Formats: sequence, C-alpha cells, structure tokens
Amino acid sequence: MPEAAPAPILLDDVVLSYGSHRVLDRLSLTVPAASVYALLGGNGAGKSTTLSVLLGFATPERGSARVAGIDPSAGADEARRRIAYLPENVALYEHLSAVENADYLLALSGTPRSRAEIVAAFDAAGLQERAWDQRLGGFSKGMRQKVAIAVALLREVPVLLLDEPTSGLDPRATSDFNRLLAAVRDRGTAVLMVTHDLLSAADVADRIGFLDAGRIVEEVAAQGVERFDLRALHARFAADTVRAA
Ligand SMILES: Nc1ncnc2c1ncn2[C@@H]1O[C@H](COP(=O)(O)OP(=O)(O)OP(=O)(O)O)[C@@H](O)[C@H]1O
Repeated sequence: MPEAAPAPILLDDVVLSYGSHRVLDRLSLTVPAASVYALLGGNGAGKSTTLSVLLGFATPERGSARVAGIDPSAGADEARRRIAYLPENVALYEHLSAVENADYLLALSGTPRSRAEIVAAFDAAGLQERAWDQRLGGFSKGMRQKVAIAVALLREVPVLLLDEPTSGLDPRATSDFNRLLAAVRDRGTAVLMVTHDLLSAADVADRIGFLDAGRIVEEVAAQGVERFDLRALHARFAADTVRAA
C-alpha cells in the first residue's frame, strides 16, 4: 500500500523563546488536508507566534515544523510558496482594482492567470460582479478577504493560514466567510485559523485546539449534527482567557 502523504501542516514538540520568555512550550499540532483547525487562546498564548513559525519568520529552538513536507526554518521561500496567509487586516493595493490586485499578486507569485480565471475565482469567493473593477479603497474587510481567498484559490496552495479572520466582521459577513472557508477546505486545503471567535470556530472547524502558555491544553473534534458542545467550549475558552488576563 502506498504511504499516506504527511499532513500539510505539522508542528512537533516545538519550543520557542524570546529571551527568557518561553512562548511556545512543546507545541504539537497536525492539520490534515481538507480540514479546518481553529486555534483558540487568550492574549499572549502564542497563536500568532505559531503562524510565524510556519511562515519561517521564527525558528524553533527545539522540535520541528513542516509545511507540505518543507521545513520553513530551512527553506522559508519554499514553504511560503505553498502557503496563503491572511493577516488580520488583509493588505492589498488600494489604488488598484480587485482584478488588478489579483493579476499583480498572481504574477508576483509566479502563477499568472487570465482575467476570465480571476473573475471566475471572485465569483466562487462570493465577490459581487460590480466590485471586480472597483478600486480597493472602499472595500470592507469581508470584501478584501474574498479577493485574498480568490487569489489563494488560484495559486492552488495546500495551506491556508488565517489570523483573526472574523474580527470586525458582522454576523452576515462572518457566516459568508465561514461558508467560503468550508468551500476552500472541501477543495483539499489544510486550513489553520487563529481566532478569538468561538462561534465561528464551532461553525466551521473540524478540530479546535486550546492554546495556553504556548501549549495545546485540550483538543476537541467536531462530532455528529451538533458538531461541538458550545457550552463546554465556552467554559473551556473562558478558563484560558481568564488565566491569560
Ligand atoms: N518578536 C517578539 N519579541 C519578543 N516577544 C514577543 C515577540 N512576539 C511575540 N512576543 C511575546 O510572545 C507572547 C505570545 O505572543 P503572540 O503574539 O504569539 O500571542 P497571541 O496568542 O497571538 O496573542 P493575541 O491574541 O494578543 O494576538 C507574548 O507574550 C508576546 O509579548
């Protein structure tokens, strides 16, 4: 039987300190292809640092990280080519239209696409047609995310990293976003989402991990129709955020 491909996102026993402050403390997590992992935790728990390790901006002093089989601390460019990363506020070119942004970003990443392909991806991401040729200046956070996700879809990367994607989104935009994320997952992408938004995590994640002082203290997987026990999740999350405060 052929060996199963390794999960696109792997952290194994990762330790990382800033000075004497141990920020990631033997952190291990796995995100298989075609799944969404929500990483929850209070302020300072180490969520953004976890993304920095995968992006090759921070190097673990112990343990290992792999992005589609690549060690980001040894080959950051190689790893980043396989990642679409959406920071909390997606950075795009304000004076360019949505299509021009996508065209430019795709050319930069070495994956040029035609206008027809770009607008088809916008359509799939739920960006309304009247926005396609508008400058980004007046776009909401939700619209910017749709442009960025459309670019990610066109790059066909195996890994999507998201930092607080639903902060500042209204409930309708949040639910649109969660639907889009589920569609990206269903195309086979491994999605790691760092968030404080428990409801959104419960809505879209296949697995939720609670990060506290740099280590996963509990992991729960979606099960059955209810998926998660929201009350139990909330109590767990509140315990972590109180400890971090
Ligand atoms: N470059 C850095 N130099 C020194 N300390 C850092 C650096 N980056 C992060 N830290 C510290 O590491 C800890 C974890 O930070 P991190 O940003 O990963 O937390 P977080 O879980 O994303 O928090 P938040 O929810 O507030 O964004 C914090 O105490 C932070 O002050």
